[in-house]
Amino acid sequence: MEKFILALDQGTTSSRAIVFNNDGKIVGVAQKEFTQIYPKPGWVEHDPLEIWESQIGVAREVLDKTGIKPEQIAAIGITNQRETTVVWDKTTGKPVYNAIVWQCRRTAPICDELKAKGLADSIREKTGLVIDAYFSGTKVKWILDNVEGVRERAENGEILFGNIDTWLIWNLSGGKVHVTDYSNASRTMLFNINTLEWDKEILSELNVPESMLPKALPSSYVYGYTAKEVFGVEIPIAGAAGDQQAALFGQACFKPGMAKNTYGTGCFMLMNTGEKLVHSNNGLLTTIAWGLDGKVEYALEGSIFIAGASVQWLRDELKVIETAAKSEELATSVPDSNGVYVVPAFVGMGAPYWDMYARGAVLGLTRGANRAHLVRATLESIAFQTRDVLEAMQEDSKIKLEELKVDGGAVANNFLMQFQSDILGVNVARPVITETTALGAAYLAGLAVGYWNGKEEIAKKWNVDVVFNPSMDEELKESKYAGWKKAVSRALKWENE
Ligand SMILES: Nc1ncnc2c1ncn2[C@@H]1O[C@H](COP(=O)(O)OP(=O)(O)O)[C@@H](O)[C@H]1O
Ligand SMILES: O=P(O)(O)OC[C@H](O)CO
Repeated sequence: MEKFILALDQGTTSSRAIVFNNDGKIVGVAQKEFTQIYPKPGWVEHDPLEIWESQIGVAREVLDKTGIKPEQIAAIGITNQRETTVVWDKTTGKPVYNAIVWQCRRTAPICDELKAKGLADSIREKTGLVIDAYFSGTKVKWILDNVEGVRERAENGEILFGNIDTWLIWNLSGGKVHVTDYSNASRTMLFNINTLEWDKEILSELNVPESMLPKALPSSYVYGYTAKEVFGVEIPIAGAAGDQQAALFGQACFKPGMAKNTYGTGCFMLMNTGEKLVHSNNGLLTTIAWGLDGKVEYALEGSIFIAGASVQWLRDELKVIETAAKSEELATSVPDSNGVYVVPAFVGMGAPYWDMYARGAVLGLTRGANRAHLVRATLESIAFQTRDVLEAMQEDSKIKLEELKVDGGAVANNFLMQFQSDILGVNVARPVITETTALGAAYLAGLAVGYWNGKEEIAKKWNVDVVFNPSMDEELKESKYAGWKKAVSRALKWENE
């Protein structure tokens, strides 16, 4: 009986289930978008039950579609939008509030207080992170402080916290297993990435009871089994990693200095730094890449909050394109952006600026500017933001990148990929399988149950599709980038001015 690995990829905008075979090839995919909830400007929520239902729905759908029986699934690997925070009742399994999404800015004032107390250095030292509303810690505090009765019940041990990996594993196991993996734990701002323990001082500062927290474990590990009622059989849940770390694994970036950039809702560049924990001097994060083979490895990360989401904004809010794919056609219908710059700081700006109060801006408009220029400038903004983080990464790591591996939904856009290569002056390599997030989760799960033997076997499965080579004139490249820097300076600190 042929066996497969089922990867569950719970992203910011959709839940996906992908079945992989032993060659690391896709056998089937099912996907479902779910509701984005914006209760106030700058606030973003998801319904945790909708997340679970959409995720289990696509898992069952992909098995139906492919005719693969649950008995043929050797293991399940989980990968997820990171930082998004769910708090639920231990007995009923019911969330006490909507999930507060990584993009949500509501806890900016709590972060300001932590900064005012002078905690930035110690938090960076312990967690590898900058103080920002992005991470889970202040989101948990917000729920405890604002949802009636929850703090008291949490103190009585009746309430659990988890990121989406934890929430899915809890539900898959029928409410038996409350765990997370090191890569997800490293995004909470509650976890000490040096000692691999929840940090008592930060917990006490944020007044978060330790009993709410999941047990942190390696990323390739049999956490438990699916409850009988989920698929009819017990399947090992054997891998979990935050989606960006999973993509680094799926791209086989196993050696220090290897980097990938994932273009989804946001854009996240990660560079493997091996067993060495590198602290950034240039606005990047230090994060756990994965726990595997009895050790953890680290990565430097440049987190860009809005990338593909800006294309969705063009489609859904401005309605200047019908589909995301149409953005390429429109962008290439004009020779350049006609001096227009879009700064998509819709939820503040992440690396390397870390400004929770920046807001979106369109600059350089003249009478001749049309929607094609606006669309082109929006795509270009994704590439400019990537240059911002690549420069910081090269500075921190002292490594000059020769090639950037790319993946995620927006890499289908050839204009964007060519412009990216041009503006970086670096080769951009798009692999055959761009679903590297799910693939990474599948590999981590497969390794835990002996479906694959090790990283060497996996590295051989990586195949390139296209390499985009830089071809833009140096002077033009630098003048375009200088325009971007100027545009960003106008968008920063907008909200509190
Ligand atoms: N051809 C395209 N050009 C530009 N952006 C695209 C294209 N196709 C998809 N996208 C963008 O990619 C994102 C979806 O990528 P995906 O990796 O599925 O994201 P996520 O995991 O964050 O939900 C969307 O934001 C969408 O706007
Ligand atoms: O859902 P994605 O793929 O945009 O990823 C979201 C990140 O994990 C947020 O840190």
